[in-house]
Amino acid sequence: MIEAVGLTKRFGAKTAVDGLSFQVKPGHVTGFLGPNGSGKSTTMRMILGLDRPTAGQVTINGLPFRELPNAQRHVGALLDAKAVHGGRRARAHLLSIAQLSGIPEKRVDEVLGVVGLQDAARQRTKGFSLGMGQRLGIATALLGDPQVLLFDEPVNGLDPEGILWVRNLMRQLAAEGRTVFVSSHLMSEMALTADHLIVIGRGRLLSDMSTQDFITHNSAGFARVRVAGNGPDGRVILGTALTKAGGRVLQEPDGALRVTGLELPRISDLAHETGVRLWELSPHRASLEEAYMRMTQSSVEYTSTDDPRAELWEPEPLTVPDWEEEVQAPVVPAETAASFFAPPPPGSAARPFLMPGSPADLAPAAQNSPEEPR
Ligand SMILES: Nc1ncnc2c1ncn2[C@@H]1O[C@H](COP(=O)(O)OP(=O)(O)OP(=O)(O)O)[C@@H](O)[C@H]1O
Repeated sequence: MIEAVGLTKRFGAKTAVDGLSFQVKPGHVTGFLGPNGSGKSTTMRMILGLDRPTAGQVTINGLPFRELPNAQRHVGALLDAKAVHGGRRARAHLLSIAQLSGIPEKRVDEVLGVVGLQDAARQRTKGFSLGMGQRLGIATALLGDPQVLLFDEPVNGLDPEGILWVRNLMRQLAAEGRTVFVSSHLMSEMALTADHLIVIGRGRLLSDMSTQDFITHNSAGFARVRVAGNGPDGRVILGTALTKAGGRVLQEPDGALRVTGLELPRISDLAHETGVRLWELSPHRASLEEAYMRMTQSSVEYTSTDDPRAELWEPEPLTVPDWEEEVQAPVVPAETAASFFAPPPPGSAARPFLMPGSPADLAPAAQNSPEEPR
């Protein structure tokens, strides 16, 4: 297990890591996420004794890295795959590390096989592709058959087959009861690989929970509703009914309705009651990427300035349908139910989805709205 308590690192006036406390438990793949410059590498370097904390501490199985007897046997890490002497052959590189740590030579050939570099064992590493370098870095981490493994961006430069291989390897290592801590910017990959996520922003802990909980807590679920036919009539009738029932309705570029604040069965009932036929009624959960962007948007240190050409490739925004002007905007009560709140999707110029906690709160607004849509 890795345990950080109040872990802090300052470089002059810059606080790279700010009072981080977390545990990375065995038997799981724990993803370590954060925007560029949020302190992931610095945290990993402190775990591995390469940087000394300014305050707080981090231990591996109860001891700081520097106090672990024969650390290579306890902890394996891939921090920088390029940190290899280019003139050395892959096998010689691994052998030198094995000899320093009292690891038998046959283990070198084992790990070369595990990472699929048997045929490149006698090649000099300066001729290695990015992906081969990553594989060699992973082989180095596995050399001591350690219980704790740290990987900083392990799939960087790997092709799809390589990415799948890394995913399976991480999961297998965790299934063997090892502690696997892996940083990545590839959200879709983390969603498939990690059971647990630690998310940081500007050196501080933003979230420490299971991947599933993270998505659920930070996602804005909505229903996509497509009314039969191309005409606006069904859309307007149903949209008005949904709004009166407490739903928040936005229109997608293809004419489908995006509904928040109402459960799917309720939407289906309202469609039935208003005699509107549906071609689609589907639930949507945010992806890990959306959930992550939502959580870290205020912690991003490096953002680009507006590019005047951006509108050329911006997706068409969601729009507020016409009938929304008629059915008055919902009154927001002081306390809203958490599941009814969802910020607008990134890039949307539309008003936020902000629903009352109970459809009953909508009654005064609904009474003022016309019965028939325009
Ligand atoms: N040796 C150093 N001296 C001064 N500042 C540093 C040093 N190392 C890191 N920093 C700063 O600390 C902050 C955190 O850097 P770090 O590399 O840990 O972030 P990161 O989350 O790994 O970023 P990325 O995702 O881009 O790799 C950054 O602002 C960085 O500039």
